[in-house]
Amino acid sequence: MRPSRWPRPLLSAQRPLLFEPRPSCRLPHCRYRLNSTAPSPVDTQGRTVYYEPPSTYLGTDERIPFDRWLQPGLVSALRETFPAVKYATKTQRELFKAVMLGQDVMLQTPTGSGKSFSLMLATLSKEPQALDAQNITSLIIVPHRDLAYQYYRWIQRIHEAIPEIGSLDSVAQILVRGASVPLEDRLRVLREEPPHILIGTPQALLEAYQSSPETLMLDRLSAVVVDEVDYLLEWTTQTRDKYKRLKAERMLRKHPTPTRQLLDAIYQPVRLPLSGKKRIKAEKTIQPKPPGDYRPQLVMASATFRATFRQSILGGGWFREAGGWVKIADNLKKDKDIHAQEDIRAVWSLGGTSIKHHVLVVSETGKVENLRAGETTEGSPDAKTEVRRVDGEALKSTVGNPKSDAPESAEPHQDDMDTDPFNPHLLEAIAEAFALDVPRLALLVLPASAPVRQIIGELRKLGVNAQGLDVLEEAGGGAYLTQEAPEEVTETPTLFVSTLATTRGLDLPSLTHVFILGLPKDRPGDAYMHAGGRVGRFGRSGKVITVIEKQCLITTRKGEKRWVDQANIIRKALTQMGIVPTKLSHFA
Ligand SMILES: Nc1ncnc2c1ncn2[C@@H]1O[C@H](COP(=O)(O)OP(=O)(O)OP(=O)(O)O)[C@@H](O)[C@H]1O
Repeated sequence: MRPSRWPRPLLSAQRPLLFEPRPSCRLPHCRYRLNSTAPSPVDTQGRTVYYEPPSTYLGTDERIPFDRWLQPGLVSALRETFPAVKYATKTQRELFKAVMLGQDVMLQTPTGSGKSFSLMLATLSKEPQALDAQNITSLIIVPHRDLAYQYYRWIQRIHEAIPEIGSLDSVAQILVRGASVPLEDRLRVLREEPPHILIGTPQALLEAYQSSPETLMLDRLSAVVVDEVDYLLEWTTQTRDKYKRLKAERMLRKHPTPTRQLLDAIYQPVRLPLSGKKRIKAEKTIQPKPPGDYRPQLVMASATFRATFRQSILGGGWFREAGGWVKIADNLKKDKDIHAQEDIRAVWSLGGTSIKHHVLVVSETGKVENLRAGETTEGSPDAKTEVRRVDGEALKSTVGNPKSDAPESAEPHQDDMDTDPFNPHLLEAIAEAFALDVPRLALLVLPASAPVRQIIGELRKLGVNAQGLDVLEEAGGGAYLTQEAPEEVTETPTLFVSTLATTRGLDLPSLTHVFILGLPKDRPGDAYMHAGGRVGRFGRSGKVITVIEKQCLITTRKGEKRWVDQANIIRKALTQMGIVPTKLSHFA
């Protein structure tokens, strides 16, 4: 492991690393000189751009010590292994306190503000139910394998400083699908040495539970943590249409996701029939669980933990009754007082003191232009009209209607809006922006269904050092999980390629750029925040560059072909998030 060279001096005294001149663009057809930029380290809004955290950044104005709520041994190991982590943030302090007091928690702070890190510390500090028992103390459920390994790597690093607490297997183990060790062998290790913390993906945990319920000892857990919860639990949106809502709730009950099944197995909630006479009868007969009944503490976390989602999951029956759980968030308003439009503002979900946002619009002929706020794109006679039939007849759409109440309607609802990831012009635009702007490490987030390997191949043909993101491999990202400061601008920067499903929650501190290819279909605002949130972590800055096709042909669920003006859709989505895209130099 490379020794950390962070914190580094404040960048204002010198040119930011990002803007180091580089000899030439590696793309054969590229017409730009790389060293022609030399922009100031101040962004368009006059804020200083930090590509490494300023040494003064603590995440809080207060100097909050870690040792008030965490175990002293852990605090000294933290000091030794993460010297940059000096003080806790206010929300971290609240979380530690709640976990140690055994309260249920809903945690929402922006991306990169230290949620997962503090959950790791809190669970390490959490005591088991019975001190002499051989139990798993905490279960951490995460959406994908790489996030499980990130938790594991953090714990491994801390464990190196305090090996006397026991073997690493007794401190933490991982249960994910597709691991090289077969499930049976993983279960055997779990039985022989139950870890203090078990980290796993819902599918793998459910498989393990179904094949050997006694191994997981779900009834003896002290705490259950669900990270990136709004990705793992589906929910019903607030709709005035009672029948639609009931239908959606029935579907949830009929087809529960693995996370829902696990939570049901742990908490065994009493669920009343959804409606009708049976419900009225059940309401009269079912007794609430006695207050003394044991249940593990439940912590759910996400940067996009919307008020509507919180309200919906309270109906899941996993949380303690009102008053038994706490909300820890920057927005401490009561959920009922949070307006939908306020809830989707980037300020509540997207971290970073100074992330810059750019949108590159690529025409059919390959012309690349910056999208500028407040402009209607050429060929779109009416900014309110985003969807046009192939025959040219304009259709009014309520996409991104800022007057609408529901947060979901603030985001484009399209039928099947697929950006063609193989569109050579899009890939060329990414390759060009990458070659011109990225000093060492960037991430490309593809639509969920995109063939990652083929796109890596295409990008390599364009001269980009593209790699699949796989933190199990050092070269695939593993080395970057704990690398807090890069040494220098490299001659061959790396572009990791992944999809949103496998990047949520990941912390690659030296990442400076995120490229997003196309608009995600499902809740694009949240997807944008999670993809963009891979930069600007804990005081750092970064750039989010979205690359879209100017006009995109979609197939609706009814099978009709329609042209979609993606530029207007993304402009409105950004406006509602409170994000102002700025010009990326080098492009018109
Ligand atoms: N108190 C602290 N002081 C300094 N650095 C911290 C502190 N807490 C966390 N960090 C660092 O901040 C970075 C981001 O942490 P983490 O991944 O936990 O954020 P997050 O809020 O979970 O992000 P996301 O919402 O994207 O999952 C990590 O590199 C971590 O080491």
